[in-house]
Amino acid sequence: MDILQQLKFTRSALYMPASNARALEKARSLDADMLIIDLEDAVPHESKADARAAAVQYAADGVTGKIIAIRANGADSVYHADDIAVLAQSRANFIVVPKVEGPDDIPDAGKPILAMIETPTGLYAAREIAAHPMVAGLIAGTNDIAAETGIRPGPLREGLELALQTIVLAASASGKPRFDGVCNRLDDMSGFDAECRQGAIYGFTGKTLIHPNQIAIANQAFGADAAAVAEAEELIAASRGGAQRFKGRMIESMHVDEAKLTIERSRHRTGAAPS
Ligand SMILES: CC(C)(COP(=O)(O)OP(=O)(O)OC[C@H]1O[C@@H](n2cnc3c(N)ncnc32)[C@H](O)[C@@H]1OP(=O)(O)O)[C@@H](O)C(=O)NCCC(=O)NCCSC(=O)C[C@H](O)C(=O)O
Ligand SMILES: [Mg+2]
Repeated sequence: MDILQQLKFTRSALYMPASNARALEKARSLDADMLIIDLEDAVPHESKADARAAAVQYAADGVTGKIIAIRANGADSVYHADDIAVLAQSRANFIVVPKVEGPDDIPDAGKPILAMIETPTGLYAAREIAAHPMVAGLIAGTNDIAAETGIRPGPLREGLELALQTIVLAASASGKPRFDGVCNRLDDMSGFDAECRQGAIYGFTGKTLIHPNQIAIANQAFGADAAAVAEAEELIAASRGGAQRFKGRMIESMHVDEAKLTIERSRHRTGAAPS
């Protein structure tokens, strides 16, 4: 399956520091659809060069059944230009570019880009960023959005709603996938579950993660379970075209399209090969 098609059905995207060899090894056997090997915030300055080499080697080795993305350092850092030059030649499926503030920040790397929206300027430009032909999708950087704006998110991210919905609208205006930000609370699994469901309700197509214990919950929230598939099949079978009643609600053609997407999503399993 085409890599952009796979991205469309990616439910879980697990970050890990490129400097953490144990995490990289462990990730091979985890059920995350996409691995994001981080060169930016999770890697200390003294490890940047080694981390970049480790990430490139990891992408070259490949991981069966997973998309591999590598997050470069931002355009405001001394590492950015070298990161992009090296990652452009790597076998990573995607380059993740942090703190994108406009279409001009999208590097010409000959590889699809996942653009992170994590500043107020980036939020205002999100639609133009998403429309850039090399941008394959958007990722919310909720920690940086909070830090840059002074928003103090509540337990269900009260205060971040406008930012999150701006990212969803911008990406969906270009028909591209959008990934929700990370949840820092490592041990609050019911809170994490609620946050995943909130992200799915808002229209995110998947979620970025920081720990293996978040994968199964994200896969469930952004995937299609057996009940959803059964309902979708029932709806398609019942559809006669035009408006009609179905199980106490109105359905029209867009609901049939949604039902088909649910079935497609349930059938999808990633199987990315290095590019
Ligand atoms: C957050 C952590 C530092 C927690 O680490 P730790 O307490 O050491 O984890 P555990 O002991 O619970 O780990 C248990 C086992 O799982 C493996 N592990 C942990 N995390 C990962 C991972 N991300 N990927 C793969 N494997 C992982 C451990 O190795 C243990 O395995 P074993 O040895 O078999 O017992 C840590 O989880 C971590 O570093 N997470 C990722 C941090 C990261 O990448 N951050 C950058 C991206 S987030 C971001 O930047 C947000 C965005 O930009 C924004 O603005 O919002
Ligand atoms: Mg960030």
